[in-house]
Amino acid sequence: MTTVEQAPEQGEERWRGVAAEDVEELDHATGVKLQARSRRLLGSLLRPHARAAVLALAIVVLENLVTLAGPLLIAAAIDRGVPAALDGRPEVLAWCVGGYVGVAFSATLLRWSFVRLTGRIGQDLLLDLRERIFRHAQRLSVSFHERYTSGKVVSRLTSDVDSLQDLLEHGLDGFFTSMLSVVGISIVMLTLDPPLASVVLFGFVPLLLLIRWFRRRSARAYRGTRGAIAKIIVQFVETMNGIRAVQAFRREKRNEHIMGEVNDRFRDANTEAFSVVAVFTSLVRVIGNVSLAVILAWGAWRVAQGELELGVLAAFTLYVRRFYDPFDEIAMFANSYASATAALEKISGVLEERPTVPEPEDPAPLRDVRGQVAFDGVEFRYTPETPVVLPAFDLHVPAGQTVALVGATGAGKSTLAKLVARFYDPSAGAVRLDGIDLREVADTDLRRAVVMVTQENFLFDGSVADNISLGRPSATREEVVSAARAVGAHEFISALPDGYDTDVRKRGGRLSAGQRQLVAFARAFLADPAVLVLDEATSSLDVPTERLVQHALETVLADRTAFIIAHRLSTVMIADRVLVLDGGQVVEDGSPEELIDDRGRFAALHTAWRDSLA
Ligand SMILES: Nc1ncnc2c1ncn2[C@@H]1O[C@H](COP(=O)(O)OP(=O)(O)OP(=O)(O)O)[C@@H](O)[C@H]1O
Repeated sequence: MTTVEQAPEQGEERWRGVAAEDVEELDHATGVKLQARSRRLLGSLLRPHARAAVLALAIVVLENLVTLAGPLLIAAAIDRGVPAALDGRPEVLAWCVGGYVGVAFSATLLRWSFVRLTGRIGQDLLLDLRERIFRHAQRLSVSFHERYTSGKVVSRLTSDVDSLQDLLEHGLDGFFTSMLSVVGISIVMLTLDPPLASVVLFGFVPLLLLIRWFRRRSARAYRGTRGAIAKIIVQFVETMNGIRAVQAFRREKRNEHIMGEVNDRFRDANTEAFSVVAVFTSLVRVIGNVSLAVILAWGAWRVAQGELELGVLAAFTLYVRRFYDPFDEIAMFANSYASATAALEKISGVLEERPTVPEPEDPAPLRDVRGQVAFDGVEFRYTPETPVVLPAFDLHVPAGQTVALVGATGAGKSTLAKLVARFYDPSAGAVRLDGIDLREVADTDLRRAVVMVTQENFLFDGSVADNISLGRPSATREEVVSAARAVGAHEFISALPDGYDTDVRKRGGRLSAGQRQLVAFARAFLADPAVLVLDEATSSLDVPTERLVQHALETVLADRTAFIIAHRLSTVMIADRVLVLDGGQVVEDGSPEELIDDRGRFAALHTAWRDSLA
């Protein structure tokens, strides 16, 4: 499959993956599809915990049944226990009190086990989700990350997972307890006194309408909050990642302005969500208080008529309170539910994204790689919307050849290099290694055979040795040291405070540009790939370091095929072959000496380079 073939089909597929993420108003059909997708994700997360979840449900049902018995025991104590005690038979009252204590104790025990169990399920589920997001995001193709930015991935992994956590930890518990108590209380009230119960149940009609209104409004508000918090995180991560440029170009004020705007949007979206809760909870109170007033008035009148026992009226007033109180809880649940579904919608979008450079299902075996690379009729564009970068590219590079890529900026050098390392797949044609289409090569084989050293010489937090052994994680310390020796990095590493165990700090901040390059070369040397793709750093080095790096480069290039995006004359001159690119096409191809004799573009470039050094 190719990048272009992978593009979403127009129309019905437009909601797939992260496509609908920033759409403010979703059409109904898309909304339904996204909800179904979120439910599928939640279902797959819950499935391994199905038994525990059923047990938790059983516990919460039992707890509610037990709690319901409380007011009934009070009613029995007032109507039966007290008169019996006055008659000299205190045991009835003692039974009621004893029963009440028993109920309270069991309810506590059940609550304890429920919270423990749901806490465990919730944490396991969140762990699983965080792992899935990280694993998946890490495997998604470079082209996805170029579009999506790291800030968004961070917000999926943090704030979106947090809102699901909030739902699992507080929302679900509150919701189940509340629903059960509403249902349970309705049944008890109907059994105790149907006429009074019907007053409460009548209040249900406006309540249901209110709930419907609330759900719709809060879902919309929370979709807004998820989008807004993601923007805050994106802004934050990007500012901090580019902090040097931010300070160098005095971009602080502008960034503060942008941050202020997205922050305002987040506050507004949240304020809207809370104002919906405010309206909802107050109206529920009004309905509850009106019902209570009617019950008190009508109930008292019926007690006076001798139609109703006083204890029943007392129990009823307690039940009515308990009946309406959970609606606050339900409102909070609906809020966390809306927030969590909006989060799930976004997370499931990322999880649904398929790599644009997928692993082959049935990979071709790649053994004893020689390192012959071929571009056969390759056409390439980054996205279906952007122009073609390589229109029709054919190139055959025999094993062991060092190819220097030169050309003006935007000529397509990096693109060519990225295709060799399969960061992208061609839109048409094929890139082959030893005659095998890269799309048929298993990822691990490919990464072993082709290594790319980028300009940034990315070093990870950790020791120098860790960073070198990234090239071959199974390497021993001796092998790491001998790789460093081979590229001439051993001397400076040994001079560091802790030698090979020195922490390079964030992104290798402790090392100089030249040192970082040498570590990157040692890493590539240790990896010993058949094909090396190297984007030479543009930053200029001082003369001794440059010499050191040049020498290291020759060592690294020996006995393997190499593509170098060359920025230094000295590098180009050690190449076997120079390709001059222009507009995604090879305009000159030959050894450096031949091209200089040809007096073409390379010759001019060579003269300019030489003059700049003079
Ligand atoms: N991720 C991308 N998405 C879309 N277009 C891109 C992307 N990367 C590069 N391009 C475009 O592809 C063309 C070739 O870019 P490429 O980076 O290969 O040039 P280059 O020769 O390596 O340039 P430089 O010397 O400046 O690094 C340019 O027109 C560029 O705008």
